[in-house]
Amino acid sequence: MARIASEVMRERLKVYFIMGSTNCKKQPLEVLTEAIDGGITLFQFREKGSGALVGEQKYEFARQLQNICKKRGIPFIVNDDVELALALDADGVHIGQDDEDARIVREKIGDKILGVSAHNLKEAQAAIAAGADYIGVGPIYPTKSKEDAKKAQGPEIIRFLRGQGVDIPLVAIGGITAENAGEVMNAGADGVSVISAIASAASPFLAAKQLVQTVFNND
Ligand SMILES: Cc1ncc(COP(=O)(O)OP(=O)(O)O)c(N)n1
Ligand SMILES: Cc1ncsc1CCOP(=O)(O)O
Ligand SMILES: [Mg+2]
Repeated sequence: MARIASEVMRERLKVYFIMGSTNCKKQPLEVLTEAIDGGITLFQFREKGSGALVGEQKYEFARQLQNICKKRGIPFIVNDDVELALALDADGVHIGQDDEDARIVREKIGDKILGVSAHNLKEAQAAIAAGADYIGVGPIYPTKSKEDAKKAQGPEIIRFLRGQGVDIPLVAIGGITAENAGEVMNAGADGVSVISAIASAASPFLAAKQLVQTVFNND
């Protein structure tokens, strides 16, 4: 297996849904199925926060979500937990600045997809040097889905990074909805990454579909 080509990565990042059991209003397997029906292009399993599953229960839940993704051809990325990603033979891992070092994670996961969070130019350049396949930049807008989120920087951070020559696949995250996704794409993002816009929606199917329409019509 070779590393993912950056043009393929860019397509996959378009509507990147992130979810764990604590984010969902409905049954999580149903939420993921609806989101896929609505057209999401990538999925990240992020099981954290108060009440999150651990151990065997976390593994079993992840496996069920992964099976849904596999059947529908949606790559399955694991947040933070590199050992879980390896145990499941997931498609990739997403890590942040407070997680395991990106260079070490790259060594551990071989050619699997590696996503790294960046909040500024220095972190973005370090992520690229460490072998990231994409960077996640945010929060762009205020978010209630991450307890320790940094201050929102607005779409300007994306425009700034692009202006500085950062051309790696880049996904924006934090407070993104169908209403503001257009301005995030216009700032230079390859895609948008969301938790609550889909996981907390009365209809995850319709919420995903709206995001998909906005992002793809912006091309
Ligand atoms: C696509 C994407 N971008 C950023 C993050 C945030 O990662 P991190 O900073 O490690 O925070 P946690 O998600 O682990 O709380 C992400 N998960 N996905
Ligand atoms: C994981 C993460 N990293 C930065 S903001 C955020 C939470 C995004 O969730 P939401 O889409 O509900 O704002
Ligand atoms: Mg993390």
